[in-house]
Amino acid sequence: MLELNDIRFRRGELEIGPVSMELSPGEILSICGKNGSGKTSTLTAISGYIPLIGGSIIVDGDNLRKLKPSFVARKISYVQQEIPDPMGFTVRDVMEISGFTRMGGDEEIVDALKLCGVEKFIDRDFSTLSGGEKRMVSIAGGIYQNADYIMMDEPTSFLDLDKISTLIKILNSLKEKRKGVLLVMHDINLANRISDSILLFREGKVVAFGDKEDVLTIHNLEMAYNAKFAKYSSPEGIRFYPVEMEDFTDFPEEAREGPQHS
Ligand SMILES: Nc1ncnc2c1ncn2[C@@H]1O[C@H](COP(=O)(O)OP(=O)(O)OP(=O)(O)O)[C@@H](O)[C@H]1O
Repeated sequence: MLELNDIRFRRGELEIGPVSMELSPGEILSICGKNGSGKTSTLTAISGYIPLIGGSIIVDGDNLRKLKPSFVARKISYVQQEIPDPMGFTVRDVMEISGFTRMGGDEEIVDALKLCGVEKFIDRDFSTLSGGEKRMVSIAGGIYQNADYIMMDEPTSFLDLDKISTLIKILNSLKEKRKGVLLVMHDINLANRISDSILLFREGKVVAFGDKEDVLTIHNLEMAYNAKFAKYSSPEGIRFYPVEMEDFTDFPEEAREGPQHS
């Protein structure tokens, strides 16, 4: 299990925390909240680049800060939002660098690229790929690293709608392999669809953490985003959206729940 126990840290002007959460093997947890609320910084703090001013990060019983970097790389991989763009490296080179702690074979590199639908680029110069192709190769690199827990910051950025279903397939395959998956997600409806649990931030503070059904409520979303929210039942399940009172009356009475129109 990956546990954050009341961690606190500073990012520029913002003091983030105390943040507590637990991520089990085979679970998908999404961090949601407004821009600048501390989502990416939390992943960066877990990865060790921001010093903690309080609390602890425990991975499978060990204090993460006391583990050797090569061991940490076997425990946690991190697919960052900003995709590094090394010049003169092929996709295969990028994959080998991602998995440097494990020395897997070429077959495993190809398997990870295939899962992400980008195996045909294996010998291409990474810097010549499109944003979405780079994103998929970065995710493949995180998978190839074969850590027990994988963190992905906004994995859907740069992706077309059809690639979102590839991403869902990838996440399901990670669940089947009993990996713990920690995501930063802007789209709360997609987070609701793909996650087991949610950590919801507002200005560096936790609004709610737990099973998605308990966290994704109109009350919590209004607290986190400082906006009116409504929810309605769609064929894909419950969907939430920020709403102006005028918009809200367009929805049929029985499908809506949220601010009452007087
Ligand atoms: N390297 C940095 N130095 C100083 N301040 C930073 C740094 N990185 C982030 N911040 C600040 O820390 C706060 C939290 O940023 P963070 O990137 O964690 O937010 P976020 O919730 O991931 O936002 P977004 O949804 O926009 O990606 C913001 O106010 C941001 O300006």
